[in-house]
Amino acid sequence: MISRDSIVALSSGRLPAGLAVIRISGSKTRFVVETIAGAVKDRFTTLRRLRAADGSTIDHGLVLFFPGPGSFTGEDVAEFHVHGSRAVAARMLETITRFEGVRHAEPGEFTRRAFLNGKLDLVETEALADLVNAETEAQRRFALRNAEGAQSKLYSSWRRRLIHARAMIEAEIDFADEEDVPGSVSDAVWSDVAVMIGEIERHVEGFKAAEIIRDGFEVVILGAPNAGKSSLFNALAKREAAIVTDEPGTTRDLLEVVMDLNGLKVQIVDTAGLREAAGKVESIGIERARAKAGETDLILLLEDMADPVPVGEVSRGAPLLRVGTKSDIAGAGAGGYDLVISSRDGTGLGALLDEIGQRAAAAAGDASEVLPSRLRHVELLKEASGFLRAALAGHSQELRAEELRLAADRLGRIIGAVDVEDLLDVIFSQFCIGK
Ligand SMILES: Nc1nc2c(ncn2[C@@H]2O[C@H](COP(=O)(O)OP(=O)(O)OP(=O)(O)O)[C@@H](O)[C@H]2O)c(=O)[nH]1
Ligand SMILES: [K+]
Ligand SMILES: [Mg+2]
Repeated sequence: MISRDSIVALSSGRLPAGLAVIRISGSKTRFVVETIAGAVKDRFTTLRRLRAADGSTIDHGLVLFFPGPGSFTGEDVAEFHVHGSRAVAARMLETITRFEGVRHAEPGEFTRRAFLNGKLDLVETEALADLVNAETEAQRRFALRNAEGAQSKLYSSWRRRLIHARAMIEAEIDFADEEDVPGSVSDAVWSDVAVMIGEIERHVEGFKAAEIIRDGFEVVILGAPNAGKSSLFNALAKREAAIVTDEPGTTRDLLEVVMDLNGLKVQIVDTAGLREAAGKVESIGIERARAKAGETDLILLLEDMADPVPVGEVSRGAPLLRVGTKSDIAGAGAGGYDLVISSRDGTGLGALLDEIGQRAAAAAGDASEVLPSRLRHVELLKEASGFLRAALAGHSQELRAEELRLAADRLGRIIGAVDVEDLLDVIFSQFCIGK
């Protein structure tokens, strides 16, 4: 249920700042605006003196009024843009919450009202949260596309196809003697269901790319002690993030820095040097390094070209780049490396970053593709395709129709719009049964 209260909150960030935006939503909004700022024209910005309850001036600021339902929440919404001090924001909030029926908003409550009023579906709500949290260009583009409805459109179109398919099958079962019902439509229906299974399962595979965009592309630096791992790590981080000494076994824990590479989030992980005879702490570090390497997106296997030490097998499937280090003292001519670098004089670091950037971009996939953005979506999509597979394999038309219903229900759950009326609408609109 939507609470009848009007809600108010500081919608902009940490204060002090240039401006603070105070947003209010609900039936009291117009009264609050008119009392504090005087009457304003809908959807126009107006500069006004803003009055406290005692008539004194709180601040001068911009006022915007959006009448519902054509607003973000679907209710009357207003914004006050005031000077961004803690004192001004506090006095505004205090003044507004003094109105009867107006209270501070709960976290996410504006968006919740937008969802409950049908302004956004569940996937769009999630995408909006992603957009607010986006740090990289790829995250921004991905979230924006879904906030604009790309994912929702896809799921809705699959769901419509299934509702249609089920209506066809049900019609065959229930009204087979009616002349307006096309006979033997089921072949077309089942071949479309087979196509849709392929589409859904391909889409689910795209979750890996979505995870790269959302959570980042991970690169683990591995190699023997003193191979120059931490020196490279620091060079990429552009700061002394890891301790570097000439002592083998300096790094023990996993260390991580996050970078933005051509608009993609990339995590670089430094690890303990791999060797057999090591102390207790170092052995644990080496175990962690190996475990990390087992589940990463790219391994950089470093080797000191001046003093190569074999480390044995390190990759269990993750792509691997062989990187020769310390080219400043090893000189040219060393072979068998994908890339040669010197963290000391910077040789090869640009090429290495290019290579990582290209691999990250390839893993994040084609920017125009619609991808599932949550594990929740993937789980429901897998359930849906499971029901569709069962429907294809089934014998009884009744049970097969039920599997179609379950699959459509799962798609409806993703967008948060399960509605039984749909089915009847489709049946009666397509076949003139009531004639
Ligand atoms: N000449 C030269 N020396 C380097 C270079 N990179 C690292 N070193 C030196 O090699 C030694 C080991 O460097 P680290 O970066 O600590 O090596 P590591 O692989 O992290 O070592 P562990 O953490 O002990 O496994 C230090 O003395 C560095 O100064 C390089 O590009 N050129
Ligand atoms: K070292
Ligand atoms: Mg190190």
